[in-house]
Amino acid sequence: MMAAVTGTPGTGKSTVADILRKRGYSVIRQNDTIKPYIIERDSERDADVIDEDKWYEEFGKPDAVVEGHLTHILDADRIVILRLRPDILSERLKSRGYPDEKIRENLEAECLDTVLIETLDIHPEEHILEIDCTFLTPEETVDIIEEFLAGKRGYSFGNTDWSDYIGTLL
Ligand SMILES: Nc1ncnc2c1ncn2[C@@H]1O[C@H](COP(=O)(O)OP(=O)(O)O)[C@@H](O)[C@H]1O
Repeated sequence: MMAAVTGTPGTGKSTVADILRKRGYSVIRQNDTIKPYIIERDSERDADVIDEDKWYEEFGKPDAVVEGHLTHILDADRIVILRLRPDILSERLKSRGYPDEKIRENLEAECLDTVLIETLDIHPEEHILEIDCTFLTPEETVDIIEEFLAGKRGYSFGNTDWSDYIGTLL
């Protein structure tokens, strides 16, 4: 089975992926795979632009957990979306030293459920689990992911509403 762990940058994906690897899962990081597919550097957004179609085609369907903020576009059997309350996300992104515009863009994406909307456009609802990590430890998040991947927890999404935080972006 191929499972994607996605979410806005800063929500905790790579922390969770480290724990999954320690628990025996085969983990592939998006950032270790995209280099050959970088088309250009978007200096304004401080981000690489990749040829997503080619990346998707050549990625295939490994039996692994794939971690990264674009992994929901891959042909995964399960998609786990990590969510985080925008005020906490803001602090995490600031402490990473992201430029203000990049912080704003990521907070807007989190407030507007961008990753969930993109995921619903591609994948069946039954394959999607959204987790609000705001009050969870990384280990608790991983426990939930393991239950979902083992079929012991049903699909679930749409339970977060960060729309109140949109005003804080202006
Ligand atoms: N559940 C959590 N509680 C507190 N801090 C966390 C949690 N998950 C991640 N962090 C911290 O938040 C920061 C961003 O996490 P990271 O896993 O790098 O996010 P992502 O891979 O989604 O960009 C890191 O400093 C990490 O230690």
